[in-house]
Amino acid sequence: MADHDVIVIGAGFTGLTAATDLMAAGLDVIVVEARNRVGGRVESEYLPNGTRIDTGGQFLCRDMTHLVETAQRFGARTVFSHVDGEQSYRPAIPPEHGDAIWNGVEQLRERMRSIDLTNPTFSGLTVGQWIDRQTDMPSDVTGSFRRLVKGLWCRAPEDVALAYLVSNDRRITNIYPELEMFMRDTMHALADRLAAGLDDRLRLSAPATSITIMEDEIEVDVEGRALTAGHVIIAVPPVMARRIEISPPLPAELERALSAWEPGCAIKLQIGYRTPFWRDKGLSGSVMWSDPQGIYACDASHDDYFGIVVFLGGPLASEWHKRPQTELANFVTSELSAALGGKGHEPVSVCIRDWVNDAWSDGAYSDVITDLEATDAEEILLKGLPRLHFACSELSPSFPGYIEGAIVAGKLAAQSILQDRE
Ligand SMILES: Cc1cc2nc3c(=O)[nH]c(=O)nc-3n(C[C@H](O)[C@H](O)[C@H](O)COP(=O)(O)OP(=O)(O)OC[C@H]3O[C@@H](n4cnc5c(N)ncnc54)[C@H](O)[C@@H]3O)c2cc1C
Repeated sequence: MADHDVIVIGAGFTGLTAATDLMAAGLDVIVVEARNRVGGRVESEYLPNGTRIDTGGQFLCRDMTHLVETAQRFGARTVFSHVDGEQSYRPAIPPEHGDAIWNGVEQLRERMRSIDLTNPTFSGLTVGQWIDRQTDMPSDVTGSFRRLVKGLWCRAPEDVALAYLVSNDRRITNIYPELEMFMRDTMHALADRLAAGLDDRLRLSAPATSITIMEDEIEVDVEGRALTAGHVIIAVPPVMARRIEISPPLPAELERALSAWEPGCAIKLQIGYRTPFWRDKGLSGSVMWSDPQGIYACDASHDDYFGIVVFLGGPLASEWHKRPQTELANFVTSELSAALGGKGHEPVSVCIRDWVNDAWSDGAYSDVITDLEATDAEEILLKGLPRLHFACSELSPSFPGYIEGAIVAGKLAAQSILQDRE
């Protein structure tokens, strides 16, 4: 007889949601989390003045209905991002020119989303190779599309499988801007509230190192201690799932599906200022860079905190990962100074969170498929094995790579177990 009905490995939004739903259905659930906190790729830090800021996943929009519902359930207050004012560009270009490029990028993105993946012309291509073929598009549009891939999927287009990106992007269906809102008390506080409902069913600092599949139950080794359950949900990203030793070895197609992924590379900075000085000049605080590629900034102020959040993604993040953070802080604040005005280099706080090679996610914002042949990797992982389930934001049918996707993935994993037990 197994110790528990379900063991959930990982207390990110996927694992927390799955465990919450399974416990609500009356199952005996245990969640084991490697870090000493919940939230996974959603985490926070306190600034010296006591302001809590998100150093991982932060933003949401009204289209992300499961996340909005979760926030409402816990009474979490959302704040609309400040967007009034002019967009800034680095190097500087007239706003009309920037708008024209952006419209071209949207057209190209739509063209990519509508690719017929059964057409052999597109098989085995990287996103970079596909972009090279769009010779009818102006070079500043194709260049900016590359920049978008680096910034959003956090890898060079030359690494990313086209079939993956087409399928992934079709599931990102927001009408409202994806940075529309954030949580006043941080997204991480919402993860904490979700975790509070698990009570003593949550074990922190408890990494799962191996899994043994037996006839009627599955054993999970958590730092030398064996736990058993009827079902196990591996609620960690694919790159981390492949670090857990599984015996007997997974069927070859599952091994292959797990090794199709590589982590994204991202660094997030939160730069706090005494005043939102950019607004005095009619600027929104949003900055788009065409050089270097893979950096973006926006206003994330609320109440009496005035701050710009800066995202570095893809090769630029890998490059800065190797350099001292003081240099990165100087680079970013002098860029903000050039884009938004003189006071950009006079921050009152600088918080840098480097997710490259992170111990328990290996990267961010999401793993991406780089194996050009692995067109069915997600389907195979979602099928899993009897009683062994793979679930994470990456595998979500909606908003993969986002917190919304994690919640949906967690709900689906819980549903699949409940159906199985009927
Ligand atoms: C800097 C950054 C900015 C982002 N911005 C946004 C945003 O604004 N909006 C948005 O929607 N999304 C954003 N994202 C993405 C979003 O945070 C993720 O998609 C989502 O949180 C993933 O949730 P998950 O539960 O699937 O995975 P994770 O959050 O990675 O959770 C997996 C958990 O498993 C644990 N774990 C790993 N291995 C083991 C093991 N062997 N044993 C036990 N536990 C283990 C990990 O510690 C982790 O807690 C951002 C991410 C980052 C890092």
